[in-house]
Amino acid sequence: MAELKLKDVAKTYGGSVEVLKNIDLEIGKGELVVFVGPSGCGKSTLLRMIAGLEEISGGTLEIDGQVVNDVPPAQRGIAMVFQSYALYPHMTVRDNMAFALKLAKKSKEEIDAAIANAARILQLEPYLDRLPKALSGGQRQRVAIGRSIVRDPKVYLFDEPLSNLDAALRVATRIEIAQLKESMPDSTMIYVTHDQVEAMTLATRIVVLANKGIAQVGTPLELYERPENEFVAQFIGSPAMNLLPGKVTGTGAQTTVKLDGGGVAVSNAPSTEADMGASVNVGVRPEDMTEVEAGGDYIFEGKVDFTESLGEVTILYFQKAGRADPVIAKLPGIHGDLRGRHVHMTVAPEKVQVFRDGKSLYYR
Ligand SMILES: Nc1ncnc2c1ncn2[C@@H]1O[C@H](COP(=O)(O)OP(=O)(O)OP(=O)(O)O)[C@@H](O)[C@H]1O
Repeated sequence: MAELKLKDVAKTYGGSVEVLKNIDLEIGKGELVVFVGPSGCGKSTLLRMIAGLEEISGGTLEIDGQVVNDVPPAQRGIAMVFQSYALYPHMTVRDNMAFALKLAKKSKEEIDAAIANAARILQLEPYLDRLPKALSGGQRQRVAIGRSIVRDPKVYLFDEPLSNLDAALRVATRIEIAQLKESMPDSTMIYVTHDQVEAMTLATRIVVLANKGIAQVGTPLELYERPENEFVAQFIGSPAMNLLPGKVTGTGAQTTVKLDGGGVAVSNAPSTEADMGASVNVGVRPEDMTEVEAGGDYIFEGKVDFTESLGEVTILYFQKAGRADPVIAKLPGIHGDLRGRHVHMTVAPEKVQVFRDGKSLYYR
């Protein structure tokens, strides 16, 4: 059974500013679902509605089979972990974690057992008697998570929990969150982030929010390999997927597209007679391109304008006839400065996407 069910959920601020509408989503027990989307798309708003910190303007929210639209936050069985740790500075780690349980008048035995369990899961046992100021940023974040764990909530909500940490600590804490999830397989977690790597590595499913609604829900690999629409195709992956305009010249189990300005792409996306001659965009990821010799099979060619060498990969920006924006390719390894070189690129048909009216041919 779904732990969390959102039906036709909407949010309007001040009676007129519509932020979200028609949100239908089911989240199963034990899932870690990540909300991503451009700034201002409503990720935090959706999370705060689930937490009960923001009123739901339309539709219903069910937790564990019960409609909770009007249930106060404290009674929803939900714990929220924010960006800022908000620990009590004058209390030890143990007392910070015990605070909510003492307020709830739990017995000393229950409190001790809950803290021992959380400290074990989060590896905080050596720090229980320290004050927050004597902890690193990552350890403080773990205490903040510990305060949620002791309450044994049905659902954990994380609002960009790593965004205050520096790059190295972010990576370490991300791995800790992944391990935390593994040590609590039945806990359901919802996680908001701007960071693609966090989304791809932590999520059992990703929800991409855009244009007031859900652009796609799927596993990280589904979103990467089979984006439903151009928005998701360009939002997931970095550098973004190239979109190359062209016309359909062959249909059936494979689709052939003659690209504007020259080149022919073949995709395993299926099409029908009705697609013949249609204007489409061919989508190819920078990392799926392979440079080939001139004269062999290639799908497009161009002249390199600029390169960026990142060590493990080299990014090529090249001009292709028929487009203003550069086409971007990502080649493994170090290639030096290729500026001025004429390149011929190929992409395997299973990696080539075709979008008609913004929708992938794979989803019809
Ligand atoms: N109290 C409010 N009154 C009016 N509009 C609001 C209010 N709170 C948020 N909004 C608007 O709702 C939209 C969604 O905001 P929200 O914070 O949920 O976005 P987000 O996706 O989390 O953004 P970010 O990634 O930048 O944190 C924004 O356009 C914001 O300006």
